[in-house]
Amino acid sequence: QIIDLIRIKQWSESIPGPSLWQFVRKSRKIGVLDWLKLAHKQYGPVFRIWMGKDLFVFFTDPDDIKTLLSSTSLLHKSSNYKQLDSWLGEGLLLNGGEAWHERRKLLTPAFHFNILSEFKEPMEENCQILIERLKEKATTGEPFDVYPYITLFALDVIYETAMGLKKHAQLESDSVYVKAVQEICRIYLQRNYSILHRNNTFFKFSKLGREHRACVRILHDETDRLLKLKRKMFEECTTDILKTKVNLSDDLKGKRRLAFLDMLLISQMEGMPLTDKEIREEVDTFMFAGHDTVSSVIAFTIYLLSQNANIQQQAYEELLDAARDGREYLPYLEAVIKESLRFYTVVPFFSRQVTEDLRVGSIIVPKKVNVAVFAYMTHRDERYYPQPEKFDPTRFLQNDHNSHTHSFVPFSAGPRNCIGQRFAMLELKCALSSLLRTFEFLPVEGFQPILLPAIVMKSENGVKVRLKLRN
Ligand code: HEM
Repeated sequence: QIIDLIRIKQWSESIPGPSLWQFVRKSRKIGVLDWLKLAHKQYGPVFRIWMGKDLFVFFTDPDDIKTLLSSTSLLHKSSNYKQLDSWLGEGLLLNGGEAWHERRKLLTPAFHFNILSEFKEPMEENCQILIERLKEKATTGEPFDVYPYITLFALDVIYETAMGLKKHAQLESDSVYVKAVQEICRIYLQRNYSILHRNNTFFKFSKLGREHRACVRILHDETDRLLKLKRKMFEECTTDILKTKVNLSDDLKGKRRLAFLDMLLISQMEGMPLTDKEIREEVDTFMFAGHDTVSSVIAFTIYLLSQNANIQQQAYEELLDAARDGREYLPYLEAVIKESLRFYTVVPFFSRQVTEDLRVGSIIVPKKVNVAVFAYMTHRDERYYPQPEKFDPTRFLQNDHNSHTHSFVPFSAGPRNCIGQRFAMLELKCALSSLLRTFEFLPVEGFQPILLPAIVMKSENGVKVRLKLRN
């Protein structure tokens, strides 16, 4: 291990980057995202950061991103993901190698194109609840933070579609679950940039460590409760199915929608060696990955539309035209969503651990180094996005626009891309079109989100808008 460390330390000197102390001091002062942006400006498209004993090399050039994300040998997540272990265990997001591959194969049919449209109804139903809750805000027209409303909506959607149960978090006054997820993300961010807290023993006995354990307990208790309930319902119902000798696997092939949890329970009943713990890890992973990301995108898109009245109007008019012509295809709204995913890349960076020496461009990255895709900056590459700080959905409408296969990677790409990408796009279109049809989003004077890359990008000061009910 020491020899590896010395070897990596020597190699790291060939890559530009700050010292650990410079990084910690400056990122504390200006925030991690701004610091990374500055580092990109100062050191160029490839730069390195030491986080404790772990070396991270950040890449932003689409050619390099293509090499990294297409690689079939780069399937293990980087060391910093380990901090999520006690919560998400060996679920799909954190798992690596052959175990990951088996799970991915098992879970992919749950997001098959053919059954996606079946998710629309629960998405629309939950959106109606959201609209009713927001109408209250529209009557006063006062500025408010829209994010908490959206996140409960997204939680209800993932509960119902992935778990096959209704949660109605939107109708509860306060969701303990959502709060615990947000706390864990905050702790993760704080821990990642604190030399002391990166040490497991120190973290374990620190206040932050205790807070972390309390959050994990809340989240695991909720999943256990849900699993117990689901298993009971499921056993009652599958005994009937089994009696009629229907082949359960047929259902998996898309004859009717099965919540993803149903698939896991069926696999277990049909002899797939998934333990209860493994099922819980997948449930936790999907609950987190499926609601936290979508919440941020919807909230940021509402904010961006509130700031860009012309774009909002155009998206609204497209909805009216589509309703008149009875068509579902909404190219402008889709472009708005893509531009929002570019502008506020909600997973701003994600990383892997190199397990065998890897050539990326002219660099050979040695094994045990962590490589990070800094998608937020790739999405600001002026060669592909002129005036990158301008919110301009037409970029995604022009067929001739100067693009690169890997200049737009909000969902990652390649074998470890986002399994829920199509599901997310459906939910985004469904929610944003319903909200746009009902409300006009108005700006709040002087408000600007302060970006916080807490695994998923959030806004430290909320996402403030005003609403006006449309006629
Ligand atoms: C706009 C919303 C979303 C965005 C921007 C997004 C983005 C991403 C990104 C960038 C990754 C790769 C992370 C990494 O390599 O560390 C990822 C992975 C993943 N996402 Fe999403 N995601 C979204 C929605 C969803 C939804 C709705 C679900 C589930 C229903 C989901 C489930 C997952 C899972 C399970 C993985 C791990 C896949 C694997 O490693 O095989 N995501 N997502």
